[in-house]
Amino acid sequence: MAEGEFLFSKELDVAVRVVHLACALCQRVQNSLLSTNASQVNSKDDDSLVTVADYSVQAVVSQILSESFGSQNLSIVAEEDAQTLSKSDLLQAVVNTVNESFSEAPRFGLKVSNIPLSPNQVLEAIGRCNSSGGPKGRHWVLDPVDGTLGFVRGNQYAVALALIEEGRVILGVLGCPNYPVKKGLVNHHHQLASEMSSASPDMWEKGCVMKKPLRVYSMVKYAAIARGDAEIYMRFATAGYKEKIWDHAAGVLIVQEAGGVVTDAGGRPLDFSRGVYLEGLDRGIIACSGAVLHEKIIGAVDTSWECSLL
Ligand SMILES: Nc1ncnc2c1ncn2[C@@H]1O[C@H](COP(=O)(O)OS(=O)(=O)O)[C@@H](OP(=O)(O)O)[C@H]1O
Ligand SMILES: [Mg+2]
Ligand SMILES: [Mg+2]
Ligand SMILES: [Mg+2]
Repeated sequence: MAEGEFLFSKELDVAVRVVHLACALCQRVQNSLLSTNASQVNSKDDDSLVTVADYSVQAVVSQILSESFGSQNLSIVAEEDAQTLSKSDLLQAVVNTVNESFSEAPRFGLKVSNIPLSPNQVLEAIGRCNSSGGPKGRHWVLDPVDGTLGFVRGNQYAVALALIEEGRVILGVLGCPNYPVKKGLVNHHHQLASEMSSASPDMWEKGCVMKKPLRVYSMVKYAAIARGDAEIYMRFATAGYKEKIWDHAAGVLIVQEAGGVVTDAGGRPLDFSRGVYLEGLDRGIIACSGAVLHEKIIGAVDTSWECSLL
């Protein structure tokens, strides 16, 4: 999905294809993770999880973007770090997974030369994504696996790729391999609503049933709003945690293009122009399916915030 589709049609085409390829890779790794005891998961310094899929997707996307747009002026901001992988027991599995993925790239309309990549070349591809973004020029933003915890548990996760130009997100692709195609099935909570819609208007125009909260890992939360499976996503991180741009760029654009509104709790747009972090965020993030609802939620958050500080 892109604003100015004509200007960025090549970028959009490559982004969609590479996210498809990455999703196929993730599905294979998730299946093998759930069916074998082989260790494919590590903990990082911050105690969060990282898997063969996180590293492999970052290498694949980096390599394909380099081949498509040249590595010279390519800037990629992404989550994973090559140095950590170089010291990990996951390296060989990552190299195998990356090369396996490249061998099926033509099926996704993508070309990769000089394969298979050696371990050093894989590390180089991952390490190339060490840009810190900023207000000038073009930056690709990648979260290779968002919601790694959900991924490891066989649950929801997303591959998120966005393009920022002059500080604005202009393109976002969100691959959600476990998201049900059939509307509503993401948490089965729509069953009641669909039963109600076949009843007479008298039955359903009055009163309301408060829906159960939708509990999903990762940026799939933004996808659920864009798809009409949820209306509100509020995210207030624990004190001291700074939100990173790759956790939001693609999802925010997709919600906006579906007619939703995403701001911080002060009603200001998220600022993707200040490096790796969403600097200046007022309290937290509020994503809504529409403008009227958004305005009411901002008001309600303000009111309850003031009360809670009394
Ligand atoms: N303390 C804290 N507070 C808020 N957010 C944090 C925190 N720590 C990590 N992260 C980032 O959140 C990403 C996953 O978000 P979710 O809310 O979907 O969490 S989870 O998937 O249920 O674990 C997760 O993204 P991935 O690492 O890509 O899974 C993290 O970047
Ligand atoms: Mg992570
Ligand atoms: Mg993430
Ligand atoms: Mg991630």
